[in-house]
Parts: sequence; C-alpha cells; structure tokens
Amino acid sequence: MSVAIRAEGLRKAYSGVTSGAGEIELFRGLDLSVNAGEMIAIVGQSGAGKSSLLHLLAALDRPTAGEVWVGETRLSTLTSKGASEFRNREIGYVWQFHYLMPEFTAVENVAMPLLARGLGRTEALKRAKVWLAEVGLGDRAEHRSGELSGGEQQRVSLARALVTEPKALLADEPTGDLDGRTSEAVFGLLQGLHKAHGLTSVLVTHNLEFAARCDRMLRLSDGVLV
Ligand SMILES: Nc1ncnc2c1ncn2[C@@H]1O[C@H](COP(=O)(O)OP(=O)(O)OP(=O)(O)O)[C@@H](O)[C@H]1O
Repeated sequence: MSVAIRAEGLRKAYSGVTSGAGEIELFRGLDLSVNAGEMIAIVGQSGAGKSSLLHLLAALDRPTAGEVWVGETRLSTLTSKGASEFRNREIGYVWQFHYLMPEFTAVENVAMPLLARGLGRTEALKRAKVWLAEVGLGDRAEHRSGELSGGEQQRVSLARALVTEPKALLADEPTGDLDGRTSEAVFGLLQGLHKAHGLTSVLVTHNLEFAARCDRMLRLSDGVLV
C-alpha cells in the first residue's frame, strides 16, 4: 500500500510576540503517515493544534522543523506561488466555515478554483455543475450561495474542494457548525465521495462517532499523534 501523505518530525512554534504570551510549542516531533485511499480522523482538545496540523499538510503554513510530503511533493521545497499551485492541483480543503462568496451563485463558487487555474469560463461552469449534482445540489446551481442553508453551503464547499479532482481531501470540522441531522448528511456525503473518488482524506472533528467511522482515529495530544 502506498503512502499518500507523510509528515516526519514536525515541530511548530508560535512566538507569541504580538500577544506577549511567550512561545507556544504546538508539535514536538510529530509523525504521520496516511495510506493512499485511507480516511483518517484527527481528534483532540480545543487548542491541541488540529487546524494548525492541517495547515501544514496543505502548505498553508510552514513547520519550524520537520518535513511533509504529499505524494511526491516535498512541501518545504515549494515557493509561495508553488504552494498555491500545489494546493490547486493536489488538495481539496474544506473549512468549518465555508467561505463561499454569498453574492455569487453556487455554480460560480464551485467553478472558482478552475477559473483560478486558467480554465475557460464555459468549461469551468460545466464541470462545476457536474460536481454540484454529485453533492445533491444540481437543481440549486443558479441560486446565490448566500440564499442556501448551512448544510447546503457546506455541500457547495465540498464540490468546490473537489472540482479540481485532487487526490487528497483535508476537512477541518466540516460539520462543526451544523445541527445533528445535517451533520450526519454532510459526513455521509463526505465519506461517500471519499470512497467513490478513491481519495485520501484527513478529517478533523470533535464528533467521536464520525471519527470512529473513519478507517483510523488519531488523537492529537501534547504535540504528538497517538
Ligand atoms: N498564527 C498563530 N500565532 C500564534 N498562535 C497560534 C497561531 N495559530 C494557532 N495558534 C495557537 O496554536 C494553538 C492551536 O490552535 P489550533 O487552531 O490549531 O487548535 P485546534 O486543535 O484546531 O483547536 P479547535 O478544536 O478549537 O479548533 C492555539 O493555542 C492557538 O492559539
């Protein structure tokens, strides 16, 4: 089985200069290995560093020490432009808050990453519509995203994360803002998409029931994964 995401000896320190709070050391030689096609859950107390870890895996931030590989890409070798291109090509990222543009339609929001990579508008919108149908919102394509419910907005953000056909999906508390039934529907959708598209997925969640339904659950505690 091949390894799709690997982190070795990660350390991350925040200086605390702005707050004057002194240095915070989040990770103390953290290692992680995720097999291709695996769906893992990362749980841990608030402030343990779960979001910070996803940021390092997506090259949204750099570790103080250690290395991350996603497929063949060693993230420390990327320039800032290279990191943007890497994310657009390799990573689907879902935030707890969807960050959709409310005045744009659902289909325009989904098409954004394709437009950013230079694809023509007609083709980008065509592909975006296919993904909206895949997340069960084929009939809401022309609605402004601000007019959709929280669960629908999270479905749109899943479609936006996957429209570029990445190999890896990183999801940071994607159901954190949703009520019980809607959470279940969004988690079920995420798991279904993971399987249908052969993704490698890392899910950060406070929901231990969802975590238990992933292939593996890791707890972030005292700067390491156990
Ligand atoms: N840019 C930053 N500068 C300084 N400290 C930071 C920065 N980003 C995160 N931190 C600190 O790192 C710690 C971990 O934050 P992080 O958001 O990764 O935790 P988390 O486990 O995702 O928490 P939650 O479950 O509440 O979302 C927190 O103490 C936070 O204040």
